[in-house]
Amino acid sequence: MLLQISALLVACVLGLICHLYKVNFSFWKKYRNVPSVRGQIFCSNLKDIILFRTNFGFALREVYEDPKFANSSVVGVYGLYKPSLLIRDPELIKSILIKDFDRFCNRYSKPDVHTDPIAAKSIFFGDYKLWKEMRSKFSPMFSSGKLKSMFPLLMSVGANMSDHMARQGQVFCMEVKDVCARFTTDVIATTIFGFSSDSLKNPEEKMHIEIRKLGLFDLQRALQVVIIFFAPKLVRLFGAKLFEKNCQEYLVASLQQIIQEREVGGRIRNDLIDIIIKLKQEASFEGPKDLASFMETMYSQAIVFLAAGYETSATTMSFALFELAKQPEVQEKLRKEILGAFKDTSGELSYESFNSMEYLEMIVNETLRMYPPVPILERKHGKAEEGISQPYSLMPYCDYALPEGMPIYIPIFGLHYDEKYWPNPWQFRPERFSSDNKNSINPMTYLPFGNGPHNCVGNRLGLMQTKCGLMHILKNHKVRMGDRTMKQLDFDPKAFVLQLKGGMNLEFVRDDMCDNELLE
Ligand code: HEM
Repeated sequence: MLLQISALLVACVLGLICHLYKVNFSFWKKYRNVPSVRGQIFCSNLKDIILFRTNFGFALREVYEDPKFANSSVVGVYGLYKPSLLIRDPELIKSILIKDFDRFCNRYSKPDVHTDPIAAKSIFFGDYKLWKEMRSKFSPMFSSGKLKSMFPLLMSVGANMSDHMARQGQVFCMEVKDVCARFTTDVIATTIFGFSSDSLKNPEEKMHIEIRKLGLFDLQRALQVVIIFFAPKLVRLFGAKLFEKNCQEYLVASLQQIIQEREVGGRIRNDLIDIIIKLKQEASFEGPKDLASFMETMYSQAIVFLAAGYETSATTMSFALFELAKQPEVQEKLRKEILGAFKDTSGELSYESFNSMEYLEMIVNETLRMYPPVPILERKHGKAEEGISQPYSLMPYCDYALPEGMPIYIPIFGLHYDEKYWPNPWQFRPERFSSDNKNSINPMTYLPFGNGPHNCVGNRLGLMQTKCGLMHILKNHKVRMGDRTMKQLDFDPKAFVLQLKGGMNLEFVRDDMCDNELLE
């Protein structure tokens, strides 16, 4: 009996695979006008994907760079099982992200609102109506005025970073991704949660450990993320969740406690907690269930801000340090600029002089070109129930009309290395972003923060914390390649964002440039 059931199950699975290949993976063959890849799962070698030897971001870059498609505006590809479209042409990218946003206002990825409400109700994944409401309520948190008021908080976390560096001795090797992540976790914790911490001094701090789990991708989490992003219809079946259960519970409980303390104490801190309390006061609730659902939506935003906010900037900081270690002359020029900014303000760096460090900004921009932490953007063509009744014609780019619900992918990684837009793309050249050059950059070929109404809402905080962290590391230290520095970067295909396998070890030499000069 058992044998018969097993045989039936195997036959069903095989039948399903055959059906998938017949129906789904032959989809693009029907449309001769659309250049397309061969029908294979993930448009790459299935074995490599299942064994996590590559991931979708890297696979799409290969498709983008395939000489066969060099003159194509679009390429028909396949997600896990779904026919999808890769967009190569910058003008068409502009139409999708900005001009025709009303047709592409949702992402294809989707957690399940019943089993994973904290992820599903977030500004990142929420459907248009919820997204619009959350975006308008929380965007003011990143206004120029708010960023200016956050600056002293960042500088105080930066001072912890300088102290941490000073404690390490004269010459030392450091795993920079970990240190940078501790720095950005503290920044996000203080600016968003209103929770001051020094995880550089106290790495065992519970809050820090739990927040860091948001950026960890073990095999189980990697699989769940793949399902949420590429097979959202299967999310419920597999019970895929974006965040690890204990971590999510801990963060929700902490938020409840912080909000309660703030409500009782009445302290104003100009952070996300203040916004949540204000929204709660302004809203009216039909009962405890309504209030609980509202608060769930608020916790959802806070946790997504945490997840989106610390890992991306820490990654950018560590790749910037890697490039600076390789190019001592670029590093020297940057360190002189940092010294100049501190000297001009007698050591008490102001927000204005911080923002006037042009070379630092150029270095961060170039780092984000070479190492975009999020390697692809994704959207979904609208559905009939969302009011989209007509297919979306791709003319004059391609004689094809997008059907409802089709996933769209924009290969940031591919665009950032395209020689057409970036001569010698493998070279780290901050000058590409100098005031003379940056105006000639087509914004649709440089998308580290996405673009359009769904772009990264925290982009300016991301840049500010990346620059602040680098400044505090380099103020009194030089960075260089050490014996333990990997010569060839080895990216972790399990991570949905750009991450290195085994971190990044770099060597630091203390030289007290800033402190000595300021004492003179
Ligand atoms: C270097 C740092 C960062 C990078 C490279 C980055 C990159 C991105 C990218 C590529 C997207 C998708 C945009 C799109 O689909 O068009 C995104 C979305 C988002 N990011 Fe960031 N991010 C960074 C920092 C931050 C920070 C500091 C926060 C908040 C504290 C944040 C919060 C978000 C949120 C909430 C979204 C979803 C926005 C929406 O869908 O409306 N990010 N980010």
